[in-house]
Amino acid sequence: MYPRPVVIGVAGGSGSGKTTVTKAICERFGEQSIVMIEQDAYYKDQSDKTFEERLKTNYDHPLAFDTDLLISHIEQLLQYKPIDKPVYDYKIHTRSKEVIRVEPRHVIIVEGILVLEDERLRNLMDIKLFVDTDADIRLIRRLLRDTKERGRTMDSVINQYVSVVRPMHNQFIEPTKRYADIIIPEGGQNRVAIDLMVTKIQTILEQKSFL
Ligand SMILES: Nc1ncnc2c1ncn2[C@@H]1O[C@H](COP(=O)(O)OP(=O)(O)O)[C@@H](O)[C@H]1O
Ligand SMILES: O=c1ccn([C@@H]2O[C@H](COP(=O)(O)O)[C@@H](O)[C@H]2O)c(=O)[nH]1
Repeated sequence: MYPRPVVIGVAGGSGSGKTTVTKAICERFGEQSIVMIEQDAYYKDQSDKTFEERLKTNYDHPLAFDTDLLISHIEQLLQYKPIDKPVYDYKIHTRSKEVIRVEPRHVIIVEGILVLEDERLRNLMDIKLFVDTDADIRLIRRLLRDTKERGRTMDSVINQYVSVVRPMHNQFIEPTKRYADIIIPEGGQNRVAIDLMVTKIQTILEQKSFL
């Protein structure tokens, strides 16, 4: 029987570079050692609502997520059991009909805006990171990404940012920085932080005789 897998939480504001950092860490190990779980995959299913109703959802509030399902999936992976991870479609604001079969691995990285907000989630984590990027940079990155990749217009990104994303960030996301073991400035291109994390994970895996 293997020792318990290592769980790493990566939080930070929208556009801070969480996904970029997490992917950079994962690439250094390969699919056989690490599994990446995006909190966004656990947005509640909204297929019972019309598209117009879905536009009114607050996607930056803790209640937008099915956190019970996320926790139960992490617990299954901790027992080396596979999960069927939901797939979220940002363009239609709901889950798609598919799921992705995810096999258990020795390292589990849970990444998302509010992964440090729920105490039960925090208690499952061995290492907690917060990617800390200035608000103006986050907004610019989100504008570029959401217009290119998530089917949004510039007006809709700016309106959502001012009315929802910014206030929710200040109320729910920013305060979770205090739970972080490590704060990573700027995210994606922070090679030093990524190298440090890779070394740390390698050490843990060696201690657990995974490597
Ligand atoms: N250091 C960086 N410099 C420039 N662009 C970046 C950097 N880090 C991330 N990005 C880009 O910004 C956007 C948001 O980054 P992403 O990693 O998806 O952030 P998050 O997961 O925190 O929302 C993406 O399009 C990504 O390619
Ligand atoms: O249907 C949706 C679901 C989510 N969002 C926004 O996405 C971000 C979280 O994703 P990041 O990759 O961390 O940016 C969140 O701020 C939501 O506002 C959405 O707009 N629509």
